[in-house]
Formats: sequence, C-alpha cells, structure tokens
Amino acid sequence: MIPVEEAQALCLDLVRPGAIEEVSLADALGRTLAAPAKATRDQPPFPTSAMDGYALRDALQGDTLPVIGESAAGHRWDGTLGKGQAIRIFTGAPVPDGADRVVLQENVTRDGDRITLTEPLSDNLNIRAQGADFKIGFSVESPRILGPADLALLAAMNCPRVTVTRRPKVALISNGDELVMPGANPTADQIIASNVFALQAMVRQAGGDPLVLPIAADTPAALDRVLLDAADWGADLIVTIGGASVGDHDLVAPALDRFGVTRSFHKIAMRPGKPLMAGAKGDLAVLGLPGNPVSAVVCGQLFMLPMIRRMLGQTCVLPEALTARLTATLPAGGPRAHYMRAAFAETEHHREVTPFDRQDSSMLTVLAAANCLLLRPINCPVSAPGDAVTILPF
Ligand SMILES: Nc1nc2c(c(=O)[nH]1)N[C@H]1C(S)=C(S)[C@@H](COP(=O)(O)OP(=O)(O)OC[C@H]3O[C@@H](n4cnc5c(N)ncnc54)[C@H](O)[C@@H]3O)O[C@H]1N2
Ligand code: MOO
Repeated sequence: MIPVEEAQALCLDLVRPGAIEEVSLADALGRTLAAPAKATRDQPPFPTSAMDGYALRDALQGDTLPVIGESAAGHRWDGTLGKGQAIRIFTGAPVPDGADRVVLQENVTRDGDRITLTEPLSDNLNIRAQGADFKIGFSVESPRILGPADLALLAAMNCPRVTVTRRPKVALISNGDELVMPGANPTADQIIASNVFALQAMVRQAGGDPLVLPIAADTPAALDRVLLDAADWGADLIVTIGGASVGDHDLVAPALDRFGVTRSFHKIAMRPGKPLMAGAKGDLAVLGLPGNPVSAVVCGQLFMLPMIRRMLGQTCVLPEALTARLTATLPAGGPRAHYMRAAFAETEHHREVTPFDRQDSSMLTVLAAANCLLLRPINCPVSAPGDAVTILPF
C-alpha cells in the first residue's frame, strides 16, 4: 500500500495537458484558457461621461453657460469645448476635447439653451479616462478557468474567440452483476448503480466530457468488451468503478492487464479507497475506483479530478486544503489515512468541523450531508475538541 500523496503523483504522471482548440465566447464558460488573450483596444476607448448632464470647461458655481451641442453614446460631438460653453452629454458618451468635468443635470437649472450651475461643483469630475479599465495589449493570462465575469472582460477586449484546452474525454464503466440503472426493476439481489452519477457530474463540473458506458457484467468478456468500447470512443481517461478488490468476482485488475495497461500501483493507504489502482496504455490513462459509493466518490475527488485538471492544463490540481478546529474527540489514526465525511462551518471567530458518527463507505446519506473531508493522517495521535485539523472542502 502506498501513501495517498505518492498515488496522486503517480496518477498525475499518467496524464498531460491536452490539445487546444478555439471556441466562441458563448461556449467558453468553464473552459480553461490555454493561451493569453490580448486586448485589441483601450476600454473605455475614449474619455467617457459617467453621468447624464453637461460637459464643462473651467466652470465655476453660479456660471450661466450656453449649451452649444450634444454628445450621446454612439454619437460624439466633434468639436473642442471652449471656456464658458457647455455640451449636453449622456452616460457613456464621448467627452469632447477641452471639457474637464461633467456636472449632473440635477445640479443645474436650464432655461432654453442656457444652464446655470446652481450647486457646488463636486470633486468627482464624472469622466472615465480612456483606458481606465484596461489598455490595448492588456492580457488575460493562461491557464485560467473562465467564469462569467471573464467572458464579459474578454468580450470588452474584443476577443470573440478564445483558445482553450480540449475537454478530456472520460469514460465511466460500472461493473457488477448486482447493478442496474435507476428506473429499472431490480431483482431481489440487485442494487442501483449510483456512484457513477456523482462521478459523471464531477467530470462535467471539472470541464471534462464524460461518457457513461453500459454496466459491465462480472465476466472477463464483458469487461474486455466495454474497455474496447471506451477506447474506440477516444477516451483520454477510463475510470472503472467496482471490482477493484480481491474477491473472486473482482475482475478489473486482470481485465486491465489483458487490455494492455501498465499498472502504476494497486492499493493505497487510504480509507475509504484501499483497492484503488491506476495505470496507462500509451496515452490512455486508466483509474480503477473501488465500488463502494463513498469510496468511489472520495477517490474521484482525490485522484480523478486532479488528473482531469492536469489534462486541462491547470496548475493547481490537488484539492484545496484548509485548517479547521475540531468540535469532537477523535481516536488516533491507523495504518491508512482516513478521509472522514464531515461538516464544516465558519463561525464568528474561526472555522470548525464536525465529523459524522457513521463513516461506513457505503453511506450515501452521510456523504450527501457532508461538505468536506476531514483528514486523519496515518498513525496521527488522538485529537481533542479545539485541535487544528486539515479539511478538504467540496
Ligand atoms: N477480503 C477483502 N475484502 C475487501 C477488501 C479487502 O481488502 N479484503 N477491501 C474492501 C474495500 S476497502 C472496499 S472499498 C471494497 C471495494 O471493492 P471493489 O472495488 O471490488 O467493489 P465491489 O466489490 O464491486 O463493490 C463494493 C460495494 O459497492 C457496490 N457497488 C459497486 N459498484 C457500484 C455502483 N456503480 N453504484 C453503487 N454501488 C456499487 C457493490 O454492490 C458492493 O456493495 O472491497 C472491500 N472488500
Ligand atoms: O477503503 Mo474501502 O474504500 O473502505 O470502503
């Protein structure tokens, strides 16, 4: 059994950043930017009025000024404003040459074509300088996972298309004679395939392209068939679920051998997740998850997601770790690192975490109630309420 950190490093060695492609901004949400995007113009591209009102030059409170033109958004006034003149101006409109402030329309009185500056002039000139947001050549750096605000920024930079990493194709294979899909009529000895739905969602959320293959029966031929189907689909990563352990019906390790996978490891010092295995056949990486629902999802978080992030070209690929104060007493750690299901909360003074009493790796109700994993390192000493512990939020 190798430690979790060593297994994570071996898993990451099996994958590398994928090819790049161009997509339109409308399709770029959640994609990982693979090359910097550069602004081709200043924003704003000209000094802009921040308010509806009047543009002025060297004006003082009490002045009465003729209004000699109008500048609206999309339609500039093309002259140079002289001292003692005013221009009607609207929010977003170009501020004319010569103008040094915009006064709000609420702060003047208008009589025909003349305005009088009735209020004190504020320190705020109400003019947005050219390039105040960004200048031509400004760059959004890669790698970066594109969120909604990034898309607006890239649009403002006049970048209609962006270069992103191709979505890695992840084939998910459940196996076991006892499994049927939700909605089917299970026989008395059957259960519903559940964890594949979490894994599919995790792949999608991380920016991958998941494919759930039909459940493979517990026969060598069925596993051989479905592995070939996954490869034919063009998978970058095959994730098997179940059949990873040592029972007579745990057929995944020999099936991967027949398929031509060079194994990096099998079995890790982790709870849940002991039977995890990983390897590769050329560029095709393979991860063998344990079948217990919680084991599969926890291993998905610790091993599958980092592999996907690496294939997307991201650099921070391991789950984020935080420190929290324990609310309970926990016994000393054992020979496997224990990733306990737990709930953490931010209180007024600190972050605190409470592990659930039931930690069986079949308990989906507990997993669904949890918002983090609480790490108990190998052979760690007893922990008391108030002790600092490491958590991995999800
Ligand atoms: N003698 C030993 N037995 C076991 C060991 C061991 O070291 N020695 N390890 C245990 C550990 S730890 C785990 S974890 C499990 C995992 O074994 P497998 O990966 O072979 O998983 P299965 O036996 O196929 O399934 C375990 C459990 O999970 C259910 N399952 C499987 N796939 C799904 C699915 N897609 N959705 C929902 N539930 C699923 C399956 O019905 C079983 O109940 O092995 C221990 N045994
Ligand atoms: O390690 Mo298994 O993954 O306990 O349930």
